[in-house]
Amino acid sequence: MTFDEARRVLDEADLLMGEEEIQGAIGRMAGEITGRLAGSNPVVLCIMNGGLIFSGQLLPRLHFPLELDYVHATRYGQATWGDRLNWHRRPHLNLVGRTVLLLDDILDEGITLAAIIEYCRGMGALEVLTAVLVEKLHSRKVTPGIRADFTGLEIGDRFLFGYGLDYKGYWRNAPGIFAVKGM
Ligand SMILES: O=P(O)(O)OC[C@H]1O[C@H](OP(=O)(O)OP(=O)(O)O)[C@H](O)[C@@H]1O
Ligand SMILES: Nc1nc2[nH]cnc2c(=O)[nH]1
Repeated sequence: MTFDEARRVLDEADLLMGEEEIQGAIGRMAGEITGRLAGSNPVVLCIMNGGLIFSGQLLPRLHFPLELDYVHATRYGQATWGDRLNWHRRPHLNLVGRTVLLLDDILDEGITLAAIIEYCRGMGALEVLTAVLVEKLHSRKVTPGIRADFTGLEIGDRFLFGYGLDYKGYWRNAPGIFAVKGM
């Protein structure tokens, strides 16, 4: 995709959630996560790349001790479809006996979170909780009814970008959650 095409994608996109709604959702999630995890000495794992912006805005609102690490696992790469999880970086912190909180931008089919939850359990985590900024509403979940423990926003079944979500590698920095025209 060229630079000019990237500009056009944003110009033509539909803004589905603006900054005010997103900030409200992150604030509410911070309260819910604090209520559940403040005393649990958790390991928080940011799922790169998409989880970066959500994590960066959520973490300063969690006013309790935690350790932070990240994993890098991708399904989609720069494409808009993918069916396998490729691991680029596994957590370095020891997860044995720990409460783990996974942070990601979106739960779509749930394949990414399901695989990372399974990995963390396999590494000895005591419990694994999940927080996503967006849950996409449709009936193609890897496990019917799979939900994150903490969800910011529910959005319909379109291809989204902004706030960590990319369109062909661009616009993770878009200041809202947008849907690509026609997708
Ligand atoms: O629920 P799923 O259908 O598994 O999709 C959700 C995953 O897809 C995106 O990651 P992607 O693989 O595109 O990598 P990225 O985070 O680097 O964009 C997103 O960040 C989630 O991790
Ligand atoms: N950028 C982006 N990544 C995704 N991964 C799973 N669903 C989506 C989506 O709608 N947009």
